[in-house]
Amino acid sequence: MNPIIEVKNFTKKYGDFTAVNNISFHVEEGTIFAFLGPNGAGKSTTINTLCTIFEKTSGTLLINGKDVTTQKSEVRSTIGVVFQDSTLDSKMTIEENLKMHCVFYNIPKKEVEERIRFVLTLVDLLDERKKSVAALSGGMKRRVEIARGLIHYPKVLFLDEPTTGLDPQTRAHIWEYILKLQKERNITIFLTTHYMEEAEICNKIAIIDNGVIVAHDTPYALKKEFTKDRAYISTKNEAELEQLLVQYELKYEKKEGYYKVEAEKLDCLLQVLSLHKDHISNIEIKKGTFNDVFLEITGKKIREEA
Ligand SMILES: Nc1ncnc2c1ncn2[C@@H]1O[C@H](COP(=O)(O)OP(=O)(O)OP(=O)(O)O)[C@@H](O)[C@H]1O
Repeated sequence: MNPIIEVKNFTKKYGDFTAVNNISFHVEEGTIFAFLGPNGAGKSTTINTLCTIFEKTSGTLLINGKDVTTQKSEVRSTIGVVFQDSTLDSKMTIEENLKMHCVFYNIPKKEVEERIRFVLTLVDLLDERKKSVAALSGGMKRRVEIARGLIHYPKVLFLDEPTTGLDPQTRAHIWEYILKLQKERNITIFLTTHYMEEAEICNKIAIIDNGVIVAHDTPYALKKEFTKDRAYISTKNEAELEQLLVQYELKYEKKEGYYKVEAEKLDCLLQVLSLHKDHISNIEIKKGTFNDVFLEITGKKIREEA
C-alpha cells in the first residue's frame, strides 16, 4: 500500500521544551490511523504541524508526497480538518457555513450545489440544510463539521477527538460515517481519541507519551504483545488449587474469594482445571483489553482524571 502520510524524525520544541521528540511513522492510504496518548503527550502538536498550522522544529512531514513546510497550499488542498472545538458560525445555517467554506477553497460556483448535496448526504443532513447551526445538537454540529471538512474532496481527513463529549449513541453514528468514508471513498482518516474501544476499530495505532512514540502497530498485534488473558477461579479447596498451580508453573495471585491466574499457558490451565474440577465453585476467563495495553505501555490510564 501507498504511504499517504510520512513523518520522519519530527521534533517540535516550544522554546527549550521539547513537546515532540524525534518521532517517525507513516500512514497507508485508505486506512484509519489512531493517535493515542494521555494529556500533553504531543498529539495536537503533531496534528497541527501536519495540517500546516504549526511550524516544525526539525524533521520531514509529507502528505501525499508534499512537504508540509514548503508546499503548504498543496498540502492544504489534500487535507480536511475537524478540530476539537467547533469552528462553525452558529448565526448561519448549515448550508451557509458550507458555502462560506467553498469560497475559502475557491471551489467553482457551478460545483458548489453538487458538493453541498454530496457531503450532506454522506452525513445524513441533506434535509436539514436550511437549519441554523445554533439550533443543532452537539452530534449534528459534529456531522456538519465533518461535511465541511470534506467539501473540497480531500484525500486525508484529520479528526481531533471527533466524538469527545458526545453520548454513546451519537458516537456510534459518527463512527458509521467515518467507516463509510473509508470504505466508500477510500479517504485516509487520521484521528486522535482517548476512547479505547474506538482505537480498536482503527487499522493502525500509534501510542505517544511524553513526545515519543512508544508503540505503533495494529490493535490486534498490540493486544497480543501487551495483554494477557486471565482466569478468575473460586475454589472450595484452596490448598489443592495452589498446589496444582505451583506444579504446573502457572503465575497466580490470591485475592479475596478467588484466584487470578495467567491464562497464557492454556494447556497447563486446562490440565489444572480438569484435575481440580470437583472443587471449583466459579470460573471466568477474561480477555485482555486495550486499556491494559495502554496501561502496560505508558504506566498510566489514558485520562488520569477520568
Ligand atoms: N504553545 C505552547 N507553548 C509551550 N508549550 C506548549 C505549547 N503548546 C503545547 N505545549 C506543551 O507541549 C506538550 C504537548 O502538548 P499537546 O497539546 O501537543 O498535547 P496533547 O497530547 O494534544 O494533549 P491533550 O490531549 O491535552 O490535547 C504539553 O506539555 C503542552 O503543555
